[in-house]
Amino acid sequence: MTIFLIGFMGSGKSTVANLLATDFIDMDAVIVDNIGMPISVYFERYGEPAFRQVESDVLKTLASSGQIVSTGGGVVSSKENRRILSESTSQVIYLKSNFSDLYARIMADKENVRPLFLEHTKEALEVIYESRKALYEMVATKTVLVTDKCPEDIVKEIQL
Ligand SMILES: Nc1ncnc2c1ncn2[C@@H]1O[C@H](COP(=O)(O)OP(=O)(O)O)[C@@H](O)[C@H]1O
Ligand SMILES: O=C(O)C1=C[C@@H](OP(=O)(O)O)[C@@H](O)[C@H](O)C1
Ligand SMILES: [Mg+2]
Repeated sequence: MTIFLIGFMGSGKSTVANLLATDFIDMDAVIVDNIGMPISVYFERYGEPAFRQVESDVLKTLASSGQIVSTGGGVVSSKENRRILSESTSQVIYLKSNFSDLYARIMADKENVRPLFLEHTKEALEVIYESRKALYEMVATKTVLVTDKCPEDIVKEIQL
């Protein structure tokens, strides 16, 4: 069975997926392989809609992978992607947190500078967070609150 991890940027999807299975698939890494450049460069050159198209194409190839898949935070933005996540027999695990904790992590993460962080003020990013919250809930088969929890404890909760 495919297990998708969903949630806003900084919620720990990539970190937790890596602990769940070393052969996990990170959608962003697959996208980077396909586009041949960092996501931030692709955003700058071709814009967000082009990125979303690539993201959807990659999601389609992964629905029946049977792997642990960490998605990008924006995967739920499109109705088509939400349909793929909801209709597949996959488990969809939502790593949920509050905006201020997520923002602090995104800001501190110098190894992965997210284009949406560069393009938006904190207030504008919070608007995006608010608009996506209900979408994560909509497709999730399980929600794990990640606030104040270390990755290992989150893994334990997922495996319960
Ligand atoms: N449970 C956690 N507690 C503290 N820091 C975390 C936790 N999970 C992830 N992080 C840190 O937060 C940042 C974003 O994590 P990442 O796994 O890339 O999130 P995502 O893939 O959801 O954007 C990284 O610097 C990571 O080390
Ligand atoms: O929330 C988003 O729209 C994005 C989240 C990123 O992934 P993470 O959620 O793993 O940071 C990455 O896909 C891209 O920068 C866009
Ligand atoms: Mg990630």
